[in-house]
Amino acid sequence: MSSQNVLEIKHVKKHFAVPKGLLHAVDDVSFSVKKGETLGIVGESGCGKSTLGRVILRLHEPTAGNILFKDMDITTFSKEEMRQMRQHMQIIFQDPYASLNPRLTVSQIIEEPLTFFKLYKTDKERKARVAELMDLIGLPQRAYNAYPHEFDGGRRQRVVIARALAINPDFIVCDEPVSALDVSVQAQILNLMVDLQKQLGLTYMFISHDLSVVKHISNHVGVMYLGQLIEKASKSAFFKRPLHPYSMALLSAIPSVNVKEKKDKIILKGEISSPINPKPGCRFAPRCPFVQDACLEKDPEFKEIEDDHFVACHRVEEFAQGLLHYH
Ligand SMILES: Nc1ncnc2c1ncn2[C@@H]1O[C@H](COP(=O)(O)OP(=O)(O)OP(=O)(O)O)[C@@H](O)[C@H]1O
Repeated sequence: MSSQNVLEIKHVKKHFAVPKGLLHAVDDVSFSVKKGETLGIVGESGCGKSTLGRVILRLHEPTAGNILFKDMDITTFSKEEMRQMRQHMQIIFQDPYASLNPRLTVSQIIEEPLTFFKLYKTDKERKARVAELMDLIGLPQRAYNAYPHEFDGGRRQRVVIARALAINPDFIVCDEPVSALDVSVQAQILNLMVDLQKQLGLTYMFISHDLSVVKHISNHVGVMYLGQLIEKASKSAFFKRPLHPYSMALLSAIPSVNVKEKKDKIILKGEISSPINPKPGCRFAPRCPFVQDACLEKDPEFKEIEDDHFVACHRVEEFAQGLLHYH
């Protein structure tokens, strides 16, 4: 058993029945995350990032596949067992305005999960834990009795983080936690999350459509395209040498500070396929300039092409050997 893995998911699918057929929101995704890592998941809107995050916590039931949390297959857990499990796995959503109850004060919000999981015997112990958490996330004690609407987005997101951390989870799915915030506040929240990770030994799966944010916070990067994970690698390998043509296009779109490294932005032509009843073959094929017959016939295997570098592309060996390039 690979007990270093906090999370391991195997061939996970989530299909939604829609009027025109089956929408493959997550389609055969496998990966693992080790303790203390941050796996950043990037991809365009609608590629299945949020659905994947929710399926991992079983907020959506997976259509197929296995989800192992610390080597326990949680897909077999009952609803009650899963509720208890959420003490160890938490999720933080994008919109701190929507995810906080406006009728509760900040301290009541942070206290709620402590009461739910009955973690402290006395009122005094619980209150002391709330004070400790407010300190941890940098909120002054005088904010105790404030209501969320009195706070700006950054402070609200701090409250959301404190609430998620209250019960000492090991693993947190962070679903676009800074996307609704001003850029200056984004960096503060990201830095806070990194500090907390170091202090508390947390493991994150960090979902974002913004590759610069993922670059800032992650040590591993996964790219999704139309429900599938098409590349996963360490951050350094990914940013140095992406091996999937879609990842290359994504990377070319982030501005480089280094003028010498300046690359041309790759403009992808062609239509994004529909996630409803997808045809066999690579989902990226209709937009891929390197497409061949095999790409239209068969799903590419998601395979380890170099140590810890996984890619789903029929032509990955040619990319790895430097035989194929854009432009
Ligand atoms: N409850 C649902 N019923 C039907 N289809 C759904 C449902 N939830 C999501 N989808 C579809 O699943 C696909 C993936 O959506 P998802 O929200 O996971 O993508 P995303 O990458 O997180 O996008 P965004 O960044 O815009 O949130 C989309 O086509 C979406 O329309």
